[in-house]
This record gives sequence, C-alpha cells and structure tokens, in this order.
Amino acid sequence: MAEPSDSGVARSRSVVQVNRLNAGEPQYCGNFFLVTFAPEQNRRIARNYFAGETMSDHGVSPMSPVVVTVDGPAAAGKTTTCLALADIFQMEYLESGRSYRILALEVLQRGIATDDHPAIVALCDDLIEESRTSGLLTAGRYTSQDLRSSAVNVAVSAVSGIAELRRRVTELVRIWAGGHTRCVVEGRDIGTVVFPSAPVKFYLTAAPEVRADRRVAQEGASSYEEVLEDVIRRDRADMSRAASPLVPADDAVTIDTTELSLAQVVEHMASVCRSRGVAIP
Ligand SMILES: Nc1ncnc2c1ncn2[C@@H]1O[C@H](COP(=O)(O)OP(=O)(O)OP(=O)(O)O)[C@@H](O)[C@H]1O
Ligand SMILES: Nc1ccn([C@@H]2O[C@H](COP(=O)(O)O)[C@@H](O)[C@H]2O)c(=O)n1
Repeated sequence: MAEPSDSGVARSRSVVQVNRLNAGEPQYCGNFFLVTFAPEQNRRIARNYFAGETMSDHGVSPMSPVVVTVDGPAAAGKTTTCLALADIFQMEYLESGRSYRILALEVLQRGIATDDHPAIVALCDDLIEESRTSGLLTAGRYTSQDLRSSAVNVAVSAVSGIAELRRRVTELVRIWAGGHTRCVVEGRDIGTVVFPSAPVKFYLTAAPEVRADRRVAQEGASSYEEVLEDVIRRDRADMSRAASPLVPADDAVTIDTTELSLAQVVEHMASVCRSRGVAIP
C-alpha cells in the first residue's frame, strides 16, 4: 500500500490499487458499512442511503479518492472536526469506530465471551454475509445510545484488539473510500494502517481531564469520574494493543486541543487541508 512519494496525487494511487483489487468482489461489502455510518450526523450519507445507494456501487467506482485521516484518543474531537471538514470541503465522512462498536454490541447481545476470538471473527463474517444476502442490517438497527453504553465502551477495547477482525474492518473501509472522490475518515489506525499513503493526516489529542470534561458536557448526565476512568482505560488499551495500536503516523499533523477552541482547531485543520491541495469544489 504505502508509496514513498510526498505528492498527494501519487499517494492516492495506492487507494486506486486497493479499489481495483477489490473490484472483483464488491458484493462482499454489502450493506454492512451503511449501518456503520451515523446517518443522523451526516445528511449526505443519509441521503445516499435512502436513495438506495449501496457500498457495492462505491466498490466498483474507478475514482481515486483524496483521503483525509483523523486519528486520536477518545473524545479528542475527531467526529466533530471531521463533520466540520466534511462540510467545508464537501467530503464524505466515515466514523470507523462505529464498526467496532457494532461488533462489540453484537458480541454482548449474543453472550459471546470477549476473549473468544474465533467466535467473534465468525460473527463478523456472519454479519457481513447477512447484510449481503438478506439486507437485514439496516441503518436503524443500532442506536447511538446502545453503541455508546458503558458495556460497549468496555467490550469494544477487547473486540478491537483482534487482528483478524481489524483486517476485515480495514478492508471494508478501503472499499468504501474507493468509491468517493474525497473523504475524511476518523479512527485510531486510519493514518497508520488503513491509509498509510493519505495526503493529509491529523492526530488530535488533549489532556484526558479536558476530554472527559467535554464528554460530560456532550452527554449530559454522566459522572465525570466514570467518564475520565473510561477515557484513560480505553486510551491505554488502544495504545498498548499489539494489533494496529493507536500512535500518531510519522507524517501526521498533531494538534493538542487542550487549550484550543473548536473553531481554532477546525480552522487549523482546514488550513492544512488547503495547503495540501484539498480544494473546495
Ligand atoms: N477544541 C474543543 N473545544 C471544546 N470542545 C470540543 C473541542 N473539541 C471537541 N470538543 C467537544 O468534545 C466532545 C467530544 O468530541 P467528539 O465526539 O468529536 O470526540 P471523538 O474524538 O470523536 O470521540 P470518540 O473517540 O469517543 O468517538 C464534543 O462535544 C465536542 O463538541
Ligand atoms: N480505527 C479504529 C476506530 C475505533 N477503534 C476502537 O473502537 C473504539 C471506539 O471508537 P470511538 O471512535 O467510537 O471512540 C476505540 O476505543 C477503539 O478501541 C479502533 O480500534 N480503530
């Protein structure tokens, strides 16, 4: 995948290659990724979804996408800033954490032990197959409340550590991106593993206490201590796992947002995007 060139154009070729590699099997993707979007957060994606557009359509597209990657620890502001960039630059947006959360929720609902890796990988394959053949997976099947419960917050750290599972999610993200001219994708390993040749990469971070404060304000009723504990525990798990640990990509622009307003962060990110040739259409 990785290409040595610093040029955005040359770098994006690697994504085309992935796209071509997958072009023979776009049906693999089925609707799985449609349900991993948060349609309420992205009107464009919701519109595509309700227009009946499928990821298979995207998987066979010959387009060469510009991918902006945004990684970082929990509650660093990834989703909020990605949505702002998506609006400014008219890019599609993907929240890859949602896939891991869906898998964790399904694991919990089916009573599968989080250390039973073969069963979890088989479940992932079943879900992908189910979405491909029966269309049973719909965007409304998972609520944000369920996906962001404390139980899922804990289970997702174990589930996302499974290398076999990560390979599948990585492939699906690449297939999805292969269908867009430009997109912004957030997660933990997007700039390091999923799109190592992306022309624009960000690593957002902030002091854990500040992130916990912001999450409490965002979610309302949660206790600060519990949120802080979850943020610290999840960061440690994500940073220390063997499979695709959370680290800044060597060529990522790291932004510590501890003392920055949201507007300042978005402006900085937008200016980096512009300087790397991401244009407003
Ligand atoms: N620089 C900032 N100043 C003030 N508030 C911010 C800033 N950045 C993000 N926030 C707020 O922090 C909260 C968490 O941000 P967000 O949900 O975007 O984080 P995230 O990195 O996507 O989290 P997760 O990894 O858990 O999905 C949101 O309410 C957001 O508006
Ligand atoms: N690329 C990614 C994205 C997410 N994860 C794991 O999912 C958890 C939830 O992610 P959120 O962005 O919704 O907070 C996260 O803590 C990671 O364990 C991942 O491994 N890789």
